[in-house]
This record gives sequence, C-alpha cells and structure tokens, in this order.
Amino acid sequence: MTKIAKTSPESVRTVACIGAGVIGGGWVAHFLGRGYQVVAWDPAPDAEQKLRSLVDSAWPALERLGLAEGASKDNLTVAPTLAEAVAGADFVQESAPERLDLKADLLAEIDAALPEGVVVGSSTSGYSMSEMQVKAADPSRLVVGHPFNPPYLVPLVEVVGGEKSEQWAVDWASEFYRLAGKSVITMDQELPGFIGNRIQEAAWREALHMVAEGEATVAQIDQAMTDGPGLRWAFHGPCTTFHLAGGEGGMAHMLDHFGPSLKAPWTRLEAPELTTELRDRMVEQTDEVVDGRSTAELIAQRDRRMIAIMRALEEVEREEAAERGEGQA
Ligand SMILES: NC(=O)C1=CN([C@@H]2O[C@H](COP(=O)(O)OP(=O)(O)OC[C@H]3O[C@@H](n4cnc5c(N)ncnc54)[C@H](O)[C@@H]3O)[C@@H](O)[C@H]2O)C=CC1
Ligand SMILES: C[N+](C)(C)CC(=O)CC(=O)[O-]
Repeated sequence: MTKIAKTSPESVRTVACIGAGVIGGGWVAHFLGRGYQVVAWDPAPDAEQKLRSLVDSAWPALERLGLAEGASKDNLTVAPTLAEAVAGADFVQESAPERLDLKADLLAEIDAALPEGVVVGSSTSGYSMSEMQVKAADPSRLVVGHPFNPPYLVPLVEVVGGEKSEQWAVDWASEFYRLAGKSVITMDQELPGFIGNRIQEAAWREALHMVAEGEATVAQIDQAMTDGPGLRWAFHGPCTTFHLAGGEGGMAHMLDHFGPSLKAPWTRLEAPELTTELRDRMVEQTDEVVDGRSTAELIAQRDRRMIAIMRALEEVEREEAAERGEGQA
C-alpha cells in the first residue's frame, strides 16, 4: 500500500540525526547551516561534547559558504534516547557504524519509534537498502542517502531505495536533499558502492596494488591525483575529461585511439571487453553530457576552472602560512 508522506519536503523543520560521528556530525552541521532544527542521538557517553566541537569547527566554513536565514548552532538539541530524537522529526538521517547487523536492527528501531509517513535516509557507504531494511515493520520509507565527507561541504548525495522501499520515499528524499542544498543523484537500481564509491574504490584498489608491490609511494599517488586528474575531475568528471583527450574527434577518437590500451597492464582490475556496443554507448552518453558544447568551449571552461581551483588552493595555502606566522608563502 502506498503511504502518504507526513509532510512535504518544503515543509521540513526538524531533522533527526542518528549516530553523530564523522558523518552524522557533518550532517548535523550541514542541516544547522541550512536553517533546520536538528535533534541528534548517539549512544557514546562523550557524543554530545564531540558533536558540539565538530559543529564549532565546521561553522566558519558554513559561514563562508553563507548561512540560511535563521541558521544557528543553538538549533541543535541532543536527545537522551533514540525514541525522543525521532518523535518530532520530519526526516531522519541514520549515520551509525558500517555494520550490517547493527544497521538492520537500528533501522527497525527507528521505524518503530517514528511517526508514519516520515522518511529515513541511511548514510551507508555500500550496503544495499534491500539488505538493511529486512527487520523494519515499515520498510517502504527507508532509503539510502549516501553522502561524501564532509557532508557540509561536498555536495553529492546518492539516493536509492531497496526492494521494499516505495518510489514516493525515494522521490521525497531526493527532493528534500535538493532543497537542503545537496547535489542529488537518484539511482534507478541498487549498485554495491553506488556510483561515487565504485569509481573512487577502483582508484583506491590500484593505489593499494601499487603500494603493496612497492611500485609507488603514498606521496607519489596523492601527488599524481591532486596535481593531475583530481584537478580536472572537480569539474568535468572522467568521461568528459577523456572526451577532450580525443581532441576534435572527442570520445569516439579517444576510444578508437586508446581503447586497446585497456588491455595493457596499466591496471590490476579486470578490464571490460571493449565491445562495439560499449564503445557506442560511451560515445552516445558522452555526447549527451557534452550537450552540444564545442571542444573549444569545453577547453576554455576546463582551463578557467582549473586555474580557479589552483588559485583558490594557493590563496588558502598563503592564508595558512600567514596563520602559522610564516609570512609571505
Ligand atoms: N567516514 C566517511 O568518510 C563516510 C562514512 N559514511 C557512512 O556513514 C556512517 C557513519 O560512519 P562514520 O561517521 O565514519 O563513523 P564514526 O565511527 O565516526 O561514527 C559512528 C557513530 O555512531 C555511533 N553509534 C554506535 N552505535 C550506534 C547505534 N547503535 N546507533 C546509533 N549510533 C551509534 C558511534 O558512537 C559513533 O559516534 C557509516 O554508515 C559509513 O559507511 C558515508 C560516507 C563517508
Ligand atoms: C571511505 N568511504 C568508503 C567511507 C568513503 C565514502 O563512502 C564516501 C567519501 O566520503 O569518499
């Protein structure tokens, strides 16, 4: 039976954050900065003190980004019990430790204490909601809302339901996160690691291969990313970046030119077969992303944005050096 949401995403006033560590605390800071009332709960004895100090340290960044009207650290309440934390919530963000048994029990407990029609988003990094919602009496309102660290700065949230989630809950959560200032990807199907983690875990696996084999150091790997592809990925992503690697021939030329190197020993991962279908799909989807922008236009955009990021990083490094009393950097 399709349930009715207790409130519209636009009318949300109070968000409950369950689990207040690195990610739960980051969510608390984000929601406070966007002007919501936040009620947090975490079973650790020192949780409140740690949470308030995380919010204090995040606040200057939130002020620089621009606080929503009415945003205040005073809008945070730490509840003594889970049931009290969720009783008046219009939305719940679960950020407990990444253990399947714990998540399944906790989501069932949240569901049992929560008013009908209130959606719950889980911060899980990789479990599917189908695995986690098995113990809940009403699994229809449980969805994944996977953030990136820190949630008060990195915009992306990946939203996906499980087998027993209902579409209204997925749509409701997607709209709520969007209104709360996030960049939302609503996924049509469950995928281990979602999209962002699947991509970065591939890079991570290669980094670990190289360190394990003594082929590269951690410093070299980090430098290779921050001074190389990482700069471009901040605005073009890996597909548009490689579209430009094909010059005027774009993605089609790049795949025809460099496709065979997928079989070269550059990676310890199994490379997919570069079938005609895969080639054509890549070209077609890249064309959609490029959306008619010319190579010259994309290059100009790439160069301006890359310089902007480099200047911004330099400015921050100068500020940090000055704060350390090192004068002109
Ligand atoms: N650390 C990261 O970079 C990211 C983590 N995540 C996800 O966020 C979730 C939380 O991870 P972190 O914040 O990194 O872990 P964390 O260890 O920093 O925080 C977990 C918090 O949950 C509390 N907790 C323990 N048992 C609990 C229970 N039964 N109910 C409620 N809270 C409980 C702990 O006291 C702790 O404060 C995980 O699902 C993780 O996969 C998602 C994106 C990034
Ligand atoms: C390390 N991690 C798998 C928990 C990372 C994430 O899930 C997302 C992120 O912040 O990179």
